[in-house]
Amino acid sequence: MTCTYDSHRAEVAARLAPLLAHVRANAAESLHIADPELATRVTAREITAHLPIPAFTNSQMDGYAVRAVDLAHASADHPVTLPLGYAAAAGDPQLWHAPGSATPVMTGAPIPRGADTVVPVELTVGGQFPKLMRAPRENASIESFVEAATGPISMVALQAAIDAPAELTQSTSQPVDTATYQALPSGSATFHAPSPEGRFVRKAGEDLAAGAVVAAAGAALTPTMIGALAASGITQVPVRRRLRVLVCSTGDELAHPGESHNAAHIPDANGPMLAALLRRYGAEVDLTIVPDSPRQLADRLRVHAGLADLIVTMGGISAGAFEVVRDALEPLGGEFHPVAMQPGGPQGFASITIEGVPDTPVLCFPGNPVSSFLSAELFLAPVLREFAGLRPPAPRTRTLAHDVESPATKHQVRRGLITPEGTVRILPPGSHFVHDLASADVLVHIPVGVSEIAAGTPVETWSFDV
Ligand SMILES: Nc1nc2c(c(=O)[nH]1)N[C@H]1C(S)=C(S)[C@@H](COP(=O)(O)OP(=O)(O)OC[C@H]3O[C@@H](n4cnc5c(N)ncnc54)[C@H](O)[C@@H]3O)O[C@H]1N2
Ligand code: MOO
Repeated sequence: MTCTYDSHRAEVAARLAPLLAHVRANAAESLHIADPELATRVTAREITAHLPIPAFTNSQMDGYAVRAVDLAHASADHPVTLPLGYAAAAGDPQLWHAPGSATPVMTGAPIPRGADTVVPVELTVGGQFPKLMRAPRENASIESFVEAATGPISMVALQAAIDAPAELTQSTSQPVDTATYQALPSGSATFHAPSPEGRFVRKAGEDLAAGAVVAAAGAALTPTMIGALAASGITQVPVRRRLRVLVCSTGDELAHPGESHNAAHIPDANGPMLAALLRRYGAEVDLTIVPDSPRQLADRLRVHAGLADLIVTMGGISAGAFEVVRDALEPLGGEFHPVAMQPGGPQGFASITIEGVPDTPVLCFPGNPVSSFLSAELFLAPVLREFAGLRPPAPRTRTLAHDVESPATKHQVRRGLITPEGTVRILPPGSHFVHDLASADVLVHIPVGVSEIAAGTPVETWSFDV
């Protein structure tokens, strides 16, 4: 029975569904957030934020944190000058803010308690910071800080300010008292406009609240998703393990890489090509080459069945007298049928059963290199992409640079080059043109029933340069 391109694609997905469900349900690993592997994985379950994003309320600008009320009447004619508090940079602990003062804050520094708006430094008179005094860090002693200070410092007021910031900020309606002024470094900033409450203040959790979902189950760990997870305080990421695929090239004509070969031998092109493709889609791949011996092939597949989730064979399935894959797998229940497509016409399925492990599905692809590649790209890759949380490719419409003919009984998948004018030039159809495949930019599907397409006709082109 001949299948259609669409029905075969659906059947591959249906046959692999139980395997994917099993791996989804059973096989989670944990990777560190900085692990280079992470970017090729998918979350194993929903992940919620440990920290809010932003982690704390902080300044969006280098400038002065103030109370909006203190600048409510500032104007060009009536500028308001406020004494400076200690300066805070990103990484400093949160400071207290004395009402009626201006606290220099750098981008990313915590908004000091009691301040509610930030004025960028360039919007103040003079446009630049004067010499600032940075607040003592948690690990710096008050004494060393005082030694470095130039302004009049009251040790008692400074210590009180550091020990009891809440008390100071709660009295926001109170004028600055003498002791507090004594604790402030010297200097002032002059403002000529009001600054509305909340301006240039990045609120804790305004991007994402703590406990909220950062990543759904099955989400691709894209660079941006890794960034969001890191920002939300996640250090270990639960990920699905990779699908393990055995890629098996078959044929007496195949030489192992590096092996000397006689005139009848060819290098194994399909194995490395499919391994590279499937790895791009997140699979862990083992390669093997088996000669045209059905017994050896059956033995090899049984050995790997416990280790691999999926086996892909190439070659040995068409109408020849010595079809190793057919001969090995038909006795084990393998089914082989033609698909009305070109390349990729001969296709097969099998399943290897060994005790104690779930059955291992086998996809049997034809041996011609373009046929093997397109079988993997068009039938297996959609399933792997979905498992890896990757987006399916989207087509782009371009016009044909020339007339194209196609057998009306077959769904043809042609390789195309994009011309400098943006049209598409179709390459020859032969399924042995592996170099043409490597130089192609796009695939063009010509469905069953179409035997000719005229130059200038718009066609869908599919990028496959994964
Ligand atoms: N009488 C018929 N002959 C063929 C038919 C048909 O319908 N009737 N179909 C043709 C089509 S279409 C294809 S595709 C091939 C598929 O044949 P197999 O899957 O049995 O593949 P092989 O015969 O083993 O190999 C085909 C071709 O590809 C080369 N090959 C195989 N493996 C590799 C590899 N790993 N690296 C590089 N090249 C490889 C192999 O040497 C052959 O030249 O059958 C047609 N014949
Ligand atoms: O259909 Mo075969 O896969 O052309 O070469």
